[in-house]
Amino acid sequence: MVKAVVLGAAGGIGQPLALLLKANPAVTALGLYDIVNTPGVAADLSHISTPAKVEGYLPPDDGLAKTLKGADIVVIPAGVPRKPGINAGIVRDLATGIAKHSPKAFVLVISNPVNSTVPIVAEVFKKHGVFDPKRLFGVTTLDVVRASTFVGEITKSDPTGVVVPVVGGHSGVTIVPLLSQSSHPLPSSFSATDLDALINRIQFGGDEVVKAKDGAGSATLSMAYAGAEFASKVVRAVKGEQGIVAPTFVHLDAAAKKTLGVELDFFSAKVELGSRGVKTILPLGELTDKEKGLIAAAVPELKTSIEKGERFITESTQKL
Ligand SMILES: NC(=O)C1=CN([C@@H]2O[C@H](COP(=O)(O)OP(=O)(O)OC[C@H]3O[C@@H](n4cnc5c(N)ncnc54)[C@H](O)[C@@H]3O)[C@@H](O)[C@H]2O)C=CC1
Ligand SMILES: O=C([O-])CC(=O)C(=O)O
Repeated sequence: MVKAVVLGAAGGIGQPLALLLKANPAVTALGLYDIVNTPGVAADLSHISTPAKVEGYLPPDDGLAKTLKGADIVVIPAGVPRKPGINAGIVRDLATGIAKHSPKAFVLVISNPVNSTVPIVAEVFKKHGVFDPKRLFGVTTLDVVRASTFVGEITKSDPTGVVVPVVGGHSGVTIVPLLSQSSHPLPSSFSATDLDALINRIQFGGDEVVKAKDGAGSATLSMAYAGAEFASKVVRAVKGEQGIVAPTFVHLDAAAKKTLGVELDFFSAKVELGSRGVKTILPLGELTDKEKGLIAAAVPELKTSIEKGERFITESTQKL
């Protein structure tokens, strides 16, 4: 039995993500929460002939508590795209709800900026005494999905089989694709300029979509796919499947900092997932000088974003 919950379920990401979770036969219950439209989205999805029982709630009458009751996995795409500052409070309030109503759930944060919203969730959980770093994940899978797609195009391969680790964080230069570790090596004709262009395309893939949507938002469908992929990996690992590895933005303890060689509280690393969430944070592996330079460039921005998120909670006088 797996109950999955989507917070922000009526949004551009939330709706297709809820659809993909409803289509996942391992999901037996699906709870949907948003400040608008969730009863309609839930009614619509409930007609799909897969096992998950769907319920949708709005804020009145303890809707958040009802949605979260019994949740095993909570995915958060709530918020506003590309409006800095607003999502911090939204994520803080939803994290408070999770701390109170489903503190044992695996929590997957999609809401941007991931480099700050994940530390926000961690600080809220700490305040409530329920922080388990093994169960909190920032979803950076879209960067991995984009890297696979673009490398698939270049190497003329089916992108579903292309594996490219992407580490660091989820915004601009904090996104570090480890192309030297791609399952499908780049052709020998690929020049340094080509490599720079590919790295840039992966790091700023979000801008490509924002520009093409021309005022109608940011990536939603590819993000829903990526979010459902990562959620599915967590569910499979929790059910006992071994050897599932995915990059995700997680909390680093002293040992993990040493393994990765970064002095940061959070980092997107290759993580082996297990029945209790994070099983092992894997080393970065052999890096080219170029990749070492990309990591060095990512660290200061990551540090600032992480500290910003942490301070948003620790220096806030508001009662949670
Ligand atoms: N991690 C990643 O790779 C990516 C993250 N994102 C981020 O995901 C977030 C959502 O993006 P979209 O779905 O396109 O936005 P959207 O505006 O289409 O949907 C957001 C939904 O959140 C809901 N919401 C707002 N406040 C809420 C609250 N307090 N409680 C529950 N629901 C609430 C809204 O009503 C709306 O339905 C944004 O922050 C965006 O930047 C987007 C793409 C990729
Ligand atoms: O760029 C954005 O605003 C949304 C996002 O995180 C992405 O597409 O990777």
